[in-house]
Amino acid sequence: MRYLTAGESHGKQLTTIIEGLPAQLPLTKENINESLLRRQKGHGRGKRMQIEKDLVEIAGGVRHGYTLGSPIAMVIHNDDFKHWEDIMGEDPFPEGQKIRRTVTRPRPGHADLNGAMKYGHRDIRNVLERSSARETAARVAAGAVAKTLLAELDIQVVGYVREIAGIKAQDKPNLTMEERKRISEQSPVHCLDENAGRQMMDAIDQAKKEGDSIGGVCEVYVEGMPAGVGSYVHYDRKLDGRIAGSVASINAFKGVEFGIGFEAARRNGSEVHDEIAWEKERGYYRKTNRLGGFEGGMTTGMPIVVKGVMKPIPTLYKPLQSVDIDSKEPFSASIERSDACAVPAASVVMEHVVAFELAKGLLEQFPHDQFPKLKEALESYRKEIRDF
Ligand SMILES: Cc1cc2nc3c(=O)[nH]c(=O)nc-3n(C[C@H](O)[C@H](O)[C@H](O)COP(=O)(O)O)c2cc1C
Ligand SMILES: C=C(O[C@@H]1CC(C(=O)O)=C[C@@H](OP(=O)(O)O)[C@H]1O)C(=O)O
Repeated sequence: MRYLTAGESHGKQLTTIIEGLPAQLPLTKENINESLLRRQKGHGRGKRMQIEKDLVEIAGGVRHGYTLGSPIAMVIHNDDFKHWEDIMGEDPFPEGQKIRRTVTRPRPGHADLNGAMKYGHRDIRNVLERSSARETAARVAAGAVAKTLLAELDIQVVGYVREIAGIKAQDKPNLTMEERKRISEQSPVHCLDENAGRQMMDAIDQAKKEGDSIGGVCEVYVEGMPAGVGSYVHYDRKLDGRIAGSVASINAFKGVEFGIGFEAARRNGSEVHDEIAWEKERGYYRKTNRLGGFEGGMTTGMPIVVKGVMKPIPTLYKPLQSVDIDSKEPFSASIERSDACAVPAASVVMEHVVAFELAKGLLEQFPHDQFPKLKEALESYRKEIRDF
C-alpha cells in the first residue's frame, strides 16, 4: 500500500490517492473528517485555519460504505483559493502581462531558496505553495483511512503533545487508550497533562506577542499491534526505520525517538532492555517498555511509543535576515500571517503518518485483497504467537 498527494497550499484543492487497500473495508467520509477537524484545532494557529474548513470528498474507490479494492481518491478543497485565483490559476498568463506579486525573497528555514535553485524557479511561490504544511491535511486523510483499517483489527493509535517550548507534560503511563484520546481531544493544545497544557498555552501567547515562534515534542501511542510486524532481514523492511522516516518527513520535524530514545545513551544496558516474561492468557510480553515497542525492526507486541520533535515555525513576525534573489540585496523577511506554534496540529499529523506505516506493514505481512481475509489471517497469527 502506498499513497501520493498533490496540490498547492493556495491552489484549488489537495488530492490524496491510496493504492493497495483491500476491498470490503468499511469506510465513510465521517472517519476522515473527524481526523481532518482534529488537525485544524490547537492553540497557536494563524488566520488561515479560520478560513479553511477541511472536509473530504471521496472521489473514487468506495461504494456504499465499503472499499472496492481500486485506488481510493480523496479531495479536500482549499477555501482560501477564492482569494488566490488570479495568482494560482492554471491558465497561461496573457502575453505581455506580468504575474502580479512574484516572490523573490526566500524565507530562512523554509524550502524557498533550495527549492528555487533546484527547479530553476525565479518566482519562489512555485516552491512555497507545495512545500507548505498545508499538504499535511492530505496526509492526514491517508492516515485516517489507515486508522480505520487498524481499528477494525483492534489496533488503536493516538497522538498528543508532550512538550512545548521546554514545558514538559508529565508522563501518564497508566492512562488507558480511551482516556488518552478523550483528554487530548479536550485539551486546546492536545496535551494529557492539564497543568502543563495551561502553561503551554501561555507560552504560545507570549511567543505570539513577541513575534516569535516555538516548537515542541509530539508523541504517538499505539496499542494492539501484534509482535513480529516489520522485519530484521533488510534495512528497508525495518518498521521502526520506516516510521522514523515518515515522522521526519513531516514539515518542521527534526528528530524521532522510540521509547526512552536518546536517554538510552546515558543509561547502562540493564536499565534499557526490557526483560521477557510469559503468561498463559497473554503469551509473551516485556516487563517494561523502555524500547517503545520495537526490537530488531519488528514490533514486540508492547505499546508502540514514538516521539517526534518539531522545530519552531520558521516564518516569524520578528523578521530574520535573508537576500533577495533578484537584487541580491539583504532584507528582513516580513510576513502577512503565520502560525506561532503548530505542535498540537502536528501531533495529529504524526498520529496519522505512523498509522499509515503500521497499516502498510500489516498489509505486507498479510497480503489479502479482501479485508475479511486479512482480518482472519491476523486473528490466526495472533493465536499462533500467543501459543508459541
Ligand atoms: C501543521 C503545520 C503547520 C505549519 N505552519 C507553518 C506556518 O504557518 N508558517 C511557517 O512558516 N511554517 C509552518 N510550518 C512549518 C513549515 O512548513 C516547514 O518548516 C517548512 O516547510 C520547511 O520544512 P522543514 O522545516 O522540514 O525543513 C508548519 C508545519 C506544520 C506541520
Ligand atoms: C494551511 C495550513 O498550514 C499552513 C502551513 C504553512 C507553511 O508554511 O507550512 C503556512 C501557513 O499558510 P498560509 O501561508 O496560507 O497562512 C499555514 O496556515 C494547514 O495546516 O492547513
